[in-house]
Amino acid sequence: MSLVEVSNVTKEYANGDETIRPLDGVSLTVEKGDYVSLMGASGSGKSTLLNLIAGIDRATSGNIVVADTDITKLSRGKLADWRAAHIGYIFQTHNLIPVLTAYENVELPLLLLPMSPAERRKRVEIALEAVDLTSRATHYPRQMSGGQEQRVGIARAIVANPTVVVADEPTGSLDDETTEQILQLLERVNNELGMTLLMVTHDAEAGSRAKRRIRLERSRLVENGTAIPTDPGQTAKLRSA
Ligand SMILES: Nc1ncnc2c1ncn2[C@@H]1O[C@H](COP(=O)(O)OP(=O)(O)OP(=O)(O)O)[C@@H](O)[C@H]1O
Repeated sequence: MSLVEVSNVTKEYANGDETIRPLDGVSLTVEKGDYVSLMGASGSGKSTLLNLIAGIDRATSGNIVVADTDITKLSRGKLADWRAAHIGYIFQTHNLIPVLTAYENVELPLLLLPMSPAERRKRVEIALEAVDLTSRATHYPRQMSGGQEQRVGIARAIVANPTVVVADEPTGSLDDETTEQILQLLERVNNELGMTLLMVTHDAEAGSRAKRRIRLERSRLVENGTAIPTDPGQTAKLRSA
């Protein structure tokens, strides 16, 4: 079984009398250790798909199984607990809490998990080390550059050793040089820490750095120019062919 199995998922939003359907029967499998970029026109539903896989939003129909749990079947409360344990989220504008230090921002997701203070400390130190910010642990976000803030955001996303790291436009507000640093860091997170990464991006260069590149076109998924079939069984057959 794949790490992530999105099967025949549709998402509709009501917009007055109109129904918007950014995802129409999409299926996707992601293996452990994959690095997948998700591209497509503005409004095509990239963030919607990311948020469904991250358990932030709910599908209108279809199933999403992540590490053997069908998250479409979880209650609201159970889904929140599941998210805390399994998903690391990297935002476009890092969303750090300004009154907390880098260390405290990274520690935050661990406070939602059952863990001893000693274990928490160890994990925060490892995550800050991974993004090369040990020397900035006591700094507040306002004392850091945009790139450093995003690195804290990445440390916060990986600190709980999540099943999947999702990133929504992680380089969207950075200059070219800082974008390159963040893309290299994401590659290390994938290659060296072995984390599974799903990244939404507008930036063709950023998207091309992923191991797999998927596009959302007219509410359907396309990989390497070929539509991904709605039936995930067909996808598996295609991938093993
Ligand atoms: N909560 C919501 N309520 C109503 N419509 C929504 C909601 N969230 C998203 N939409 C609509 O669904 C469609 C897909 O939105 P989504 O944000 O997933 O697209 P996107 O590809 O990530 O766009 P962008 O690249 O501009 O961020 C858009 O038409 C958007 O307006």
